[in-house]
Amino acid sequence: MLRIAVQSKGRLYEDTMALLEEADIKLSTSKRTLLTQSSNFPVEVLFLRDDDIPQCVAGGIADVGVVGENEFVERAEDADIIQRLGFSKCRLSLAIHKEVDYTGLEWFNGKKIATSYPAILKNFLDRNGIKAEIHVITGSVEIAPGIGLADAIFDIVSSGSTLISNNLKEVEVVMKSEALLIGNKGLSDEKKEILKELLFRIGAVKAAEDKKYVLMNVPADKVKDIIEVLPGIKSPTVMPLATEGWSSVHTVLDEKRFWEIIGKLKAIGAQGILVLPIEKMIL
Ligand SMILES: Nc1ncnc2c1ncn2[C@@H]1O[C@H](COP(=O)(O)OP(=O)(O)OP(=O)(O)O)[C@@H](O)[C@H]1O
Ligand SMILES: O=P(O)(O)OC[C@H]1O[C@H](OP(=O)(O)OP(=O)(O)O)[C@H](O)[C@@H]1O
Ligand SMILES: [Mg+2]
Repeated sequence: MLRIAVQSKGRLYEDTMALLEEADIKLSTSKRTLLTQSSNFPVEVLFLRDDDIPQCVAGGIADVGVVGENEFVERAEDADIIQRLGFSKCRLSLAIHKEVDYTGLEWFNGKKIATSYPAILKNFLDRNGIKAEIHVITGSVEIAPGIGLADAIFDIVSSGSTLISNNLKEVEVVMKSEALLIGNKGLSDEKKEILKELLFRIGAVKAAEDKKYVLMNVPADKVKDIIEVLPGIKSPTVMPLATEGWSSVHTVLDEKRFWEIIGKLKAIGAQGILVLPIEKMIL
């Protein structure tokens, strides 16, 4: 049995549970459950505050865990990064009052900075030779300058709207962060085998994430032109239709290039284009 630590509620919870579900790992959860076993895969999920996940994985209370890179770096616990998961993307930045004239990093000399990430901030300030006072608060960091608690903040920024609504501006990006799958350094061979299967499934889900399955009808004499604009995984599938002179072409398209390619397909003469989501992809 592999034990996975997952944030009990908050920004990481939903995407982590969705990933496990897409990997066909069935879990029954209710609000008060703190530990739950899967009914169809040898894993159990332990629900924790995200702050506690690095320590639990490093200490072997959990075998693996999903945690923000910011939290993992801040805690400096001895665990391995197994995989970057690509969700909960954000950055840790320094921000100051929007009307202050920012002159560069030296501005922070002698200032007081409020943050929930003192270790990362201290490391950054030391590396840059800045002497500032660090004031630790665990939440509502953005309010600190407005109530006279600090001159600046160091916190998570994503869209930037929290900064704007608190009259702050981002002046330095210190690190980028995303959700990580971290693992204990001393996993048994048996647990490594389960982890390998879990990673295989996660890989298949991730590979399919930005892809679409596309089917279209094409006049037989245009099939060659159509194939030229299709960047499928291998070559597309071409099948004759019941109506003579027409073929059906099936392929996989990258979502990012989707509209550009569909436009070209239509111009060449493709009709009845169907676009389907792909659940999993094993390459
Ligand atoms: N606005 C955001 N956009 C994207 N990712 C974010 C955002 N805010 C936080 N995150 C990421 O999600 C993680 C969890 O954020 P959350 O706000 O749920 O933490 P928390 O309040 O410390 O939760 P907990 O109660 O578990 O301690 C953060 O450590 C960060 O990696
Ligand atoms: O740049 P933005 O898109 O505004 O996101 C940044 C905000 O998101 C997070 O807080 P969250 O909304 O999770 O609330 P919390 O402070 O209660 O954790 C983070 O602590 C920032 O305050
Ligand atoms: Mg937390």
